[in-house]
Amino acid sequence: MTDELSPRVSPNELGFEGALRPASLEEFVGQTKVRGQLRLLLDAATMQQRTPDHILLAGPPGLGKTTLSMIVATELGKPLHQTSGPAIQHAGDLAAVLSALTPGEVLFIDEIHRMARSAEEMLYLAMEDFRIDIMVGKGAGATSIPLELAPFTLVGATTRSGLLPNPLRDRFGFTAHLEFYDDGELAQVVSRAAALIDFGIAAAGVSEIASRSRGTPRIANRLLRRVRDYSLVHGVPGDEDTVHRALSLYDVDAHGLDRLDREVLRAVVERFGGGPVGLSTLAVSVGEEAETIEAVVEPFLVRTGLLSRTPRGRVATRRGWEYTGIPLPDAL
Ligand SMILES: Nc1ncnc2c1ncn2[C@@H]1O[C@H](COP(=O)(O)OP(=O)(O)OP(=O)(O)O)[C@@H](O)[C@H]1O
Repeated sequence: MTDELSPRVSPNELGFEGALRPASLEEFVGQTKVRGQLRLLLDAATMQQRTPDHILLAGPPGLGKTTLSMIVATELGKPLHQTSGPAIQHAGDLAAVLSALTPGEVLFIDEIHRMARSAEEMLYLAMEDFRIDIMVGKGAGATSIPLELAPFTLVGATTRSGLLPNPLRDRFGFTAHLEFYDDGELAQVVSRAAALIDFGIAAAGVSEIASRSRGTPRIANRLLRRVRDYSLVHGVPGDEDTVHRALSLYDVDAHGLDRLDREVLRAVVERFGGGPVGLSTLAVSVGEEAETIEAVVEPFLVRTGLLSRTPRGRVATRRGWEYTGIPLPDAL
């Protein structure tokens, strides 16, 4: 997949992303329902002087989960401790994090579905009773020592909420499902970011970036950066023409599809007669990892109505055929 259109963050853009993060719920664009629900949750907790319920943020990468966790901490006026599922490979890793929390602190665990099983069990007790049992010794002489924790709010983020075990999911008082953004919302994201990086861009250019950003603020901000670079290097204004030129350099087409999206769609149509075709066969035929196809390419193609998922495999829709320009067989 072209780096430009990957919804995942690359290490060298962390500073840029940090600078563009909205700092309050009011500044956070879109997700109106989730924002309203979070506002109520946080205000009620503040009025009752208690920690809010634990919060689970579910949704594809780049839609604002990390940003929302930071906003929760800021709104509560408490520090934020950030970690991630892959960093918690043993119960001891989690015990070290939990025992260091101060009262009211917000603990953000990104990719919480990737945490070790042994740690998950420790987390159940911690979430429910603000307590953990630490095992000391081994075999017959092993004993468990209870440890009281400071009350905290857990914010878990996951791109795969279906992979979370039920006992863990049930312990979150509130689950927010983040949705892809529409073009109008993405245009707001782009305008806001352009003002922050002091880049003058015409309204038509803003809309053009928005419509190619696959419903994802992270991609919108990244495309904006590419356009800003192009404008700077070539000494041209941030108008629609500059946006076209900059984005065609990165192989992003007018629908926001990149090389890999197009290859996947063409493979389904050309090599498998429109499908159905299984995920792993499709991945091999385009030389890409099945996980990337499933997590990144497919959701976008399905959302734009070019591909559909059926129990027997992936199938190109009528629009998908039309997009490739290959004539649709009469039978379809
Ligand atoms: N609603 C929004 N309004 C304005 N900017 C946003 C919004 N959501 C996300 N962004 C911007 O998009 C970028 C990515 O957001 P963030 O890191 O919060 O995504 P994420 O869902 O946590 O991604 P991942 O799952 O990869 O960690 C950030 O720079 C953030 O400023």
